[in-house]
Amino acid sequence: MDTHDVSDVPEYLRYLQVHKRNLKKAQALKGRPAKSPKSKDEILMQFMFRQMMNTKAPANPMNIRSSFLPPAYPPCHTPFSKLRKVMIKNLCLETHHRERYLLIRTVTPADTMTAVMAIVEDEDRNVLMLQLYNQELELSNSHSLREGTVLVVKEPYVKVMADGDYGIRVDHLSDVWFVPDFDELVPLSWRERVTQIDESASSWKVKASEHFNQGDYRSAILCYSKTLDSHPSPELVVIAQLNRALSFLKSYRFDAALKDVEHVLQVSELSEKGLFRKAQALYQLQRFKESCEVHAILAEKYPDNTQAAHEYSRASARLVEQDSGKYEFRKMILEAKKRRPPTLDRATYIGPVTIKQTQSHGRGLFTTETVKAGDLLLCEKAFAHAFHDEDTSQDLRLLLNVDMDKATIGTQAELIGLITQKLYKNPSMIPDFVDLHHGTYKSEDVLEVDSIPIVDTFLVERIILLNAFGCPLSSRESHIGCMKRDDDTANRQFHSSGVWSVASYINHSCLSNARRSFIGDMMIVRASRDLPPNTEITFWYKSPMSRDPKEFPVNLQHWGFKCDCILCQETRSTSSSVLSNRNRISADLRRLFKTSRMNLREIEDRISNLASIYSRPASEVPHLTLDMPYLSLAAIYASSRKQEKSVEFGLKALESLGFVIEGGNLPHVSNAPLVVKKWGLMDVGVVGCWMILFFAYRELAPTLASQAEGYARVSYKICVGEDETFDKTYSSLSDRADGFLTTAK
Ligand SMILES: C[S@@+](CC[C@H](N)C(=O)[O-])C[C@H]1O[C@@H](n2cnc3c(N)ncnc32)[C@H](O)[C@@H]1O
Repeated sequence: MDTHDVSDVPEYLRYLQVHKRNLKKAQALKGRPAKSPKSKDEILMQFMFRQMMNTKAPANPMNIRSSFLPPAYPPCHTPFSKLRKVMIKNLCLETHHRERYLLIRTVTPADTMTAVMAIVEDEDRNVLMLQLYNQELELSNSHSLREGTVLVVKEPYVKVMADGDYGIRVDHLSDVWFVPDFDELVPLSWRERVTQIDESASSWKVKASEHFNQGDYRSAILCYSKTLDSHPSPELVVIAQLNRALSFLKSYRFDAALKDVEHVLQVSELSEKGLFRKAQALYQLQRFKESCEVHAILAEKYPDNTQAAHEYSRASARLVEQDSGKYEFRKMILEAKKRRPPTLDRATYIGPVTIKQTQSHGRGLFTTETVKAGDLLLCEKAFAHAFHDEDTSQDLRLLLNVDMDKATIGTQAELIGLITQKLYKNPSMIPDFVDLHHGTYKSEDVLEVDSIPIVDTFLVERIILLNAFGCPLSSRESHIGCMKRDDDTANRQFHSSGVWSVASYINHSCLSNARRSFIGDMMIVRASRDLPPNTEITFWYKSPMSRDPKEFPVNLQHWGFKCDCILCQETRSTSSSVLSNRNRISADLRRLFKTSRMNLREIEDRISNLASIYSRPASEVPHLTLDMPYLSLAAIYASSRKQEKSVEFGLKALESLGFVIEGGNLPHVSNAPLVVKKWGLMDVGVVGCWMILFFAYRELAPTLASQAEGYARVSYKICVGEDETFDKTYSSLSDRADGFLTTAK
């Protein structure tokens, strides 16, 4: 949804085809020995040279870094005790060596490109390239993949890489295990220390603290675990668990941190550190109510703990947001502008909605009570958000998926890494995440093996493909951009992307009744119409509002369905001659609006001609070719101060979008108010349209002016998520007919 899909762009399509051909050629080598024709020295030298030159991935049409997803394969589900060791010399190309494991160690430093790569050797000293995908964050610090790191790769898969060399490719996080120096699996000849180390619990604790102080939390956790396994005193158990909990918190493993502090609190109910770390873990798991409950105990028992008091107020603020949906939106916009990435410390609010089964398109989101246009349905924090800063020269990534014939530019590859890591580190989140729609992809229902969580990278990828949203830094910023450039907002494609789990249950309809907007990593969903209880909420996966008639009905093949809303039905049942007549007049109108000496008479004639081709009223089936021409006319008449005409065409623009409005026509004889009886499709131009009406009514029917402005505010709120910034974006002081402030930023 609004991601930059380039699967149909010829140059990328060709690139995808080249990859598929390479894959086919590589698969023809399946089963051949994975022994490289190059000597060990050559492989090492080539790797070091490449690292020195920092060579990028093969060039593609736009010189964007490309990542390539191989055909999906499952992670290893076999317990380690049942795997048998295999040596490099026995590996075969393009083969998943099921029920085998490889014991290797790195003999070069790591190089990070689209994967973390290093040359590895086995005990026979044979070498191969190793490529670890989705591990970047984990391995980006200097502690993790230094030379000499010992690893186990479960069920290794050797592939022929793009340059013809061979490499072990690991896509699933649980398929690689970083073996600590002290583990008995490490051959003696590979051990760093030959001297016997002191195996007492206290010496392990000393080692753990050293690692912790160096920021090497992975090693610290291993040594605290050794402390706990080495018959520690009861006091040392508590210390090791508290410290390990802190190391878990520092490495984003909140489930494990919580487990440790809960053990501590069983022994020492009022441990200050135990309570504090528990409150922190709960906060990070977004369990704000429980976090506040723990903070309340801390505040009572340790009133001098200022850090805890600060964290208590933070957790309380989240709880208010979570329960009430009250947010400081203006502050959030400022924060999103400043922070990189624009990750906001805010809670998710789930409004009057619930997930239910629909009759024909899986699960959907439904209202639980009556809501009004503009009401907040959701304000959701992203499960994961990958930001691309358009203002910097940060690399863009092209993700090629040969299974699905898909090519996307943006941050989807990064999103796969972020999500697999988050789930791997916090397995309590796996069940809800993997329940998201994943089409026909089948994965095994195994949550953990050897107490290690199993996350199927390809399942995550498929969920991202069908549920991720492309997003701007903020919808207000994108709204301003569209208004300034007079863009076609229908073709929005963003390079930043994210997954919002509850919003993922919202199905598509061209005749949608809700709209999403973004501030940083928060998605805001508001009703765009008045809705009775038990109504299915829908928004656009792709907007039907394109100015290009060929773009309608919208192509939703990516998600595997055709929309059957009344708009799409009407288009399908209309004869091709009528459709081409509509398109021809629309094209004429676009041309007429562009001429320097516009003939408004002629334009009006063409518009009525176009309107007459529709057989059903716009209140039933919106007339999507008419809103822009009407709106343009309204703005032109407003600029030449022909206010009656601007009201006439402003109202027609709204009516063509399906609005039913009472009390707006001129002359305004009665005292009847301006009422929207039925809301229509909410496009960006609707805000300006209401402002045109506001200006005109101010002169001709003053009692209606504030009502029109009120509708402009609600429309703005639906489009950008909030109305706190309305007055900084639209104003009666603007020199534009639609009140938009060209100085807005
Ligand atoms: C993001 S998910 C939406 C939630 C999904 N219905 C579920 O059960 O989890 C997208 C998928 O929902 C289905 N879907 C969404 N809108 C639809 C529509 N208007 N008609 C039919 N299927 C639709 C398609 O299968 C699509 O790939």
